[in-house]
Amino acid sequence: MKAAVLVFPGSNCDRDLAVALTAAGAEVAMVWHKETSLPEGTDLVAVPGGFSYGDYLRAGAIAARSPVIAALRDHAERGGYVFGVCNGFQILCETGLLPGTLMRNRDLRYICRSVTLRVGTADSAFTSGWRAGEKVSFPIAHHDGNYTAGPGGLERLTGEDRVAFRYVTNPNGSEGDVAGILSDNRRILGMMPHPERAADPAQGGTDGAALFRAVTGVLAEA
Ligand SMILES: NC(=O)CC[C@H](N)C(=O)O
Repeated sequence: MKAAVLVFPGSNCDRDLAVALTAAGAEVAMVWHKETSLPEGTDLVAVPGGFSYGDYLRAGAIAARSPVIAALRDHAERGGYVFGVCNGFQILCETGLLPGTLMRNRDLRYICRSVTLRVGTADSAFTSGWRAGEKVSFPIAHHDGNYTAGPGGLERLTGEDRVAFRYVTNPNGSEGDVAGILSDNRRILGMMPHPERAADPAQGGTDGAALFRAVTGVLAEA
């Protein structure tokens, strides 16, 4: 199964994501944002966390206009899998591949700590290793994690069972305690918490490994 990790100026979780994907059995290529195509046979595009373009304008807004985004869009439109973490989630919202916006945290502070999440749905390649309602613990590290889906958006996401993760204790004001969402075809996941920072015992937690195992397993069989 082949994964491409996009790298933007200011990405800082790209290596972590590559390590977690590799440990789960993926063959990983790093793809600089100036590229206009993805490696042949890419199954999954992973958009990493960090501070692309210093979060200027609005987190993810400038990266969403990078050359590689046209190739990402083509991949998604062909039904390809995409996974965005933190700044990657912000970028996916800014491209319109996922609905909604990530605004400044409710308390206007950067938050860096582990949080407990509830798995919202097991019905996706990413979350199929869990049962809905199960609790997992991942680190968060962001100042713009306050998700809003816009008018009627949360009702739609909830009604279509597209909330992938919810915060047990809401750290940032996110609407409906949303920590991660799926696209309407369930093949794109965006989430603010970092499963790649909880994927090895040396990181202090391994809950995230189940996500990488699940998605690489599904795609290896596809
Ligand atoms: N670790 C991350 O990707 C978080 C950075 C992000 N741009 C923010 O809201 O702070």
